[in-house]
Amino acid sequence: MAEKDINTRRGLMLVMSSPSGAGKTTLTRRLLADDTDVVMSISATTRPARPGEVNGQDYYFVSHERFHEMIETDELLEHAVVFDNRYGTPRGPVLEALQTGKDVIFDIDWQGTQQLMSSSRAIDLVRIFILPPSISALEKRLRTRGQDSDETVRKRMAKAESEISHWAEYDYVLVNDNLEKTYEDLKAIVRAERYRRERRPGMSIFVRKLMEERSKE
Ligand SMILES: Nc1nc2c(ncn2[C@@H]2O[C@H](COP(=O)(O)OP(=O)(O)O)[C@@H](O)[C@H]2O)c(=O)[nH]1
Ligand SMILES: Nc1ncnc2c1ncn2[C@@H]1O[C@H](COP(=O)(O)OP(=O)(O)O)[C@@H](O)[C@H]1O
Repeated sequence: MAEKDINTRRGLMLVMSSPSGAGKTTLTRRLLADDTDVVMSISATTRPARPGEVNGQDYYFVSHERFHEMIETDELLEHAVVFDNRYGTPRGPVLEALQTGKDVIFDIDWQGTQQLMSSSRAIDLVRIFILPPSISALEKRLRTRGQDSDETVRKRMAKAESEISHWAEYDYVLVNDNLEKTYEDLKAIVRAERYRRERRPGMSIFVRKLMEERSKE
């Protein structure tokens, strides 16, 4: 049997959540750069772009009116309010990517994760939670990222505790102290999850052929 058939598998929905500043974006970008089988789900948001952020690449930056329209026309797979802004996952690109066997990575909060759990096939989801090594490290990271005002940093820190309280709703928890180690752990999770039996429809055909071969001996 051709290699391709054995290796055919369903795409993963890789969900990454963390308190703001723990390192989701950094880890996600690295994985996307290294692994061509992974594509990003680009969210729509009403939050203004930060310096350096590109529309259509980091987010689709949309008006409140357009966001409302996206909800009304059922264009979003999930949506939530975070830090006074609206965020949502456009449905079309995700379904398209999964159908072509790509893994899709989502940088979404716990509310979105819960919605994906009920609206998608639970078996497709791999939920990963990123924790900072300490609260002081989290604050330092938010400040050194240097893209948010003091007030925004304060808001994000105030929200950290409630985000962290959802850690037990995830399949994997990584403490992002050493970035290299965390990234290696993330890659190991993705690699192992791709081998799960439920995600490998081609395998049953392969095994049947193995058995047929055996019975011919
Ligand atoms: N539910 C949901 N949350 C999202 C979505 N996009 C981003 N978020 C979450 O919104 C929060 C704020 O994101 P952002 O403003 O980019 O700041 P960040 O925390 O520094 O990444 C983060 O917890 C993201 O995971 C989305 O499409 N849906
Ligand atoms: N392990 C780490 N050690 C030190 N700094 C880190 C680590 N991981 C990420 N950072 C830095 O922390 C800041 C916040 O990371 P980011 O990926 O933007 O977090 P999030 O997407 O979770 O808000 C960035 O400046 C990033 O370079």
